[in-house]
Amino acid sequence: MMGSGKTTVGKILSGVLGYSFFDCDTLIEQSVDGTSVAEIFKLYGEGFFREKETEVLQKLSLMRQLVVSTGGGAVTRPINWRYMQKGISVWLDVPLEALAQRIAAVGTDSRPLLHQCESGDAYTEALNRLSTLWEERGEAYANANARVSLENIAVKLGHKDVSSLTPVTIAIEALEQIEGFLKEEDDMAIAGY
Ligand SMILES: Nc1ncnc2c1ncn2[C@@H]1O[C@H](COP(=O)(O)OP(=O)(O)OP(=O)(O)O)[C@@H](O)[C@H]1O
Ligand SMILES: O=C(O)C1=C[C@@H](O)[C@@H](O)[C@H](O)C1
Ligand SMILES: [Mg+2]
Repeated sequence: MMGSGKTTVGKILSGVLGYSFFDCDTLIEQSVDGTSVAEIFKLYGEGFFREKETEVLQKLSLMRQLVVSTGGGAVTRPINWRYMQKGISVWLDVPLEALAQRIAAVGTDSRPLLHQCESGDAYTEALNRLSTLWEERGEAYANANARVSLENIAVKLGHKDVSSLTPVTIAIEALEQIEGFLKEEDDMAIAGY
């Protein structure tokens, strides 16, 4: 989801793995002559943005040794999964309240689907919009190969809530979940599935 830490955690993972890092939103912006995501939505609409997103994912799916931070909405188009399945997909599962807190702190200028129109409280508005998006696409995130639940990490490490979990802690959990996924794949192959 937007603000879940895909860019922050993805950069850490790419550093640890010695892989290249790519951010889909940045590549889409480059493919439209440097037009920002917010401007692309305004000028050409969401459908055009989604087409560009699929093109970018297709190109990235042909590459090796890279970490990709996808756009939060990439999960909504089945064709995107065909490309994402060329690699290992990781779902950063962050409670909506924590997402709303982060987004309220940085603003919604670069996130057109959350852009604040009313003059209400930024946290409440972000939470309402995130909740609507979650209802529409929450299930789609579960298609990912590995899930990194901040709530589960907090329980495991004895933190009171998820807000004190650092990006490095989250990246370590991502590596553990990826390892678990790869082990399951190996076990299935050995068992002949
Ligand atoms: N573990 C964390 N704890 C607190 N703040 C964080 C954490 N990870 C990221 N942030 C902050 O949350 C905001 C969103 O992070 P980031 O840009 O990495 O998310 P994203 O999933 O890439 O968002 P987008 O979908 O908009 O590209 C940033 O301001 C970042 O500094
Ligand atoms: O969740 C979404 O649908 C989006 C997330 C961002 O990363 C951008 O890809 C864009 O703002 C749409
Ligand atoms: Mg990002």
